[in-house]
Amino acid sequence: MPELLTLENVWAGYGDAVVLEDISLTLGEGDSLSLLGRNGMGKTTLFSTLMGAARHRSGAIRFAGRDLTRVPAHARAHSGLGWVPQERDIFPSLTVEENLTVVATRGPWTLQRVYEMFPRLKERRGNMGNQLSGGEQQMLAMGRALMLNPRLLLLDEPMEGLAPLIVQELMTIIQRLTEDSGMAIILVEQHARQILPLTRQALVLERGKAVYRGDSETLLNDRALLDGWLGVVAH
Ligand SMILES: Nc1ncnc2c1ncn2[C@@H]1O[C@H](COP(=O)(O)OP(=O)(O)OP(=O)(O)O)[C@@H](O)[C@H]1O
Repeated sequence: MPELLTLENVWAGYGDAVVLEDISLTLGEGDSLSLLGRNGMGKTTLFSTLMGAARHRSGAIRFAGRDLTRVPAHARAHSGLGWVPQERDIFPSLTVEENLTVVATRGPWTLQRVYEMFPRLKERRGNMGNQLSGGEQQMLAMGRALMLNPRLLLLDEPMEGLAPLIVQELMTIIQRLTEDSGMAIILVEQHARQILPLTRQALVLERGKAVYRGDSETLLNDRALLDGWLGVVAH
């Protein structure tokens, strides 16, 4: 698997506050990683650091062969990073189809392929962003990130607050994306047991430090590790 993203001893935070301490990880092309940890442990800050929204203090970040810290924040989405933030941030006064086409870039993810992955979005193509249910908004946010044809997709708690049936639908979609899209994925979720089977690697953050870095399966099968770091959210 050729290397796509490498972090070496990265420290980052906001202003003078340090949130992430000495984080290292390596992700290959098409690879997948569960980013786990209880609330406030630094998961979103890791995404913000990659997107240039948090303050990178030290350590190397290489993405697709480039020093990412030298790429301005506004250019990172077009350098191959697709971010689906927790707030979803879809355009409320554009239709579903406009939300998708407004960001489209050339590549394997076309409107047609996104509609194949999310048939609900096709059904709702003429609806405004603000007329969608929470699950549909999540699908739209994911579809919009795919239209950027990223090499790495960052998903921040995509299942949060959604009804069990929609969660199931999204899990199936995420599984298809991790298994055969060729795109790398980092997935933040509270429910470790649900998402670990979908990814190859896992990283657990505890107060901004990595306390587990290894394969997902080992973590999934180690109840003591899961309970120790993730407590009730592991279930
Ligand atoms: N914009 C910000 N400015 C200053 N501090 C922040 C900012 N965003 C987050 N923090 C702080 O950084 C720490 C880590 O927060 P972060 O959102 O990365 O955690 P998280 O693991 O993603 O948690 P959650 O599951 O609640 O989203 C917290 O102490 C939080 O208060």
